[in-house]
Amino acid sequence: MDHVFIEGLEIEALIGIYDWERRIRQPLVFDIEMAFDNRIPAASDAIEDTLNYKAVSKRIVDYVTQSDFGLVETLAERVAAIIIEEFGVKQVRLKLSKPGAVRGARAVGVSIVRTAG
Ligand SMILES: Nc1nc2c(c(=O)[nH]1)N=C([C@H](O)[C@@H](O)CO)CN2
Repeated sequence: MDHVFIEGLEIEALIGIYDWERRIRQPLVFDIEMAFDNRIPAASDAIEDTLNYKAVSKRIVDYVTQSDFGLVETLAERVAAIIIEEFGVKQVRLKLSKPGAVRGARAVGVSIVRTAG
């Protein structure tokens, strides 16, 4: 299976369960892998036939910038649902990292795989 990926997409968001986290914005990093048959755009050389990673990235940036959740689990689930429902992706693998959230760790977060129902 082919994929289109977005790696290291950094977005500032209001996220976290503690009081101090409700008053600041924190950087989040998304690594996303989306199942897609790339043979069709490869044959046509037409951007319209692609799963356009620029369009997906913009939608995610817009959504995450305006989001407000406590848990990274909730945000990861919502972003995966947007990719599946709005871009017709059959399967998405999404890693959401919260760098600097735990002292001594480069990053913490969640990784999920979701398939279209
Ligand atoms: N599994 C999770 N654990 C924790 C989360 C989370 O979203 N999912 N969040 C926090 C705090 O917000 C933390 O990031 C602050 O340092 C703690 N554990």
